[in-house]
Amino acid sequence: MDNKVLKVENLSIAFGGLKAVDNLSFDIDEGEIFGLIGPNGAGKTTVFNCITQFYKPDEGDIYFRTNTGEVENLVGKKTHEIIGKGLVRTFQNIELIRELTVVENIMVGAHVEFKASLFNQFFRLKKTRQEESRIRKRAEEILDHMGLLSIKDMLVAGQPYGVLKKIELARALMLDPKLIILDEPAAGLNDSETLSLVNIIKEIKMERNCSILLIEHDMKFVNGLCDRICAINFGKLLAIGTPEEIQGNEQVQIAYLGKEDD
Ligand SMILES: Nc1ncnc2c1ncn2[C@@H]1O[C@H](COP(=O)(O)OP(=O)(O)OP(=O)(O)O)[C@@H](O)[C@H]1O
Repeated sequence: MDNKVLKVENLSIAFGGLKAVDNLSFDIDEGEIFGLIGPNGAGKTTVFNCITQFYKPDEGDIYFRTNTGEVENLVGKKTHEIIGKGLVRTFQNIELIRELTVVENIMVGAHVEFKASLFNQFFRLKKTRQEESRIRKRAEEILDHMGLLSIKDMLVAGQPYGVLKKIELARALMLDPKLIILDEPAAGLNDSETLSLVNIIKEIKMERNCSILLIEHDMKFVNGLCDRICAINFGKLLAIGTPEEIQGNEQVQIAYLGKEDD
């Protein structure tokens, strides 16, 4: 695991007779932006769900270098336990609390364990003023970094989609993650929002010793951002390589880009 933050080994999971992920292995370097691509139904989301242990894999191991530097197998661990070890994810459907302000949503991120109890955690937090002010300061620093400080006291409800995506990412950063998993971060964004997100993700990589694993259909986004890409189809590995290598890979072109139809 030298220089690796995540090592997925021989991962398999089936639903009924369908092998959604089939003996898949890949690893992610510390500080790397790593993309997982594949056609619809290829198994990408299932891989994410296995890494976060939302699904229990049938076979395989998932080694993770935690925020204390130890390497642990995540298989069998609870999802909230994994978050505490420095692995956080964002969702395709943004999961923010619309009735709270931007900064309050970020502050909640410091205490995310179960989505269902976010409200409870937030209000309990208010009792400990000192802790609250430390967390608020940190939340504001992160918002400042993302160019969102001016809207910190506005409600999340009504914010443009691109801003919501940034807020969700800012919330993930509150946990000082070693690895952030992004589920289709560019989906629904216009060109300038996408560009802004690309720059933010690059900054996170540069400044935080943090790795990023993302699923994305927008190939321009993936190619412009990722250090390496893993392409899968029918749950199986097709190829791992740099964006150039993946673009030039015939198997990938046939499976993912539909080149055989050209
Ligand atoms: N909980 C589940 N129960 C049954 N089948 C599932 C479940 N989750 C995923 N699958 C199946 O596993 C396969 C892989 O699905 P998955 O959602 O991981 O693909 P994907 O690559 O993320 O697709 P997309 O790009 O469309 O989001 C699909 O055939 C899907 O129908």
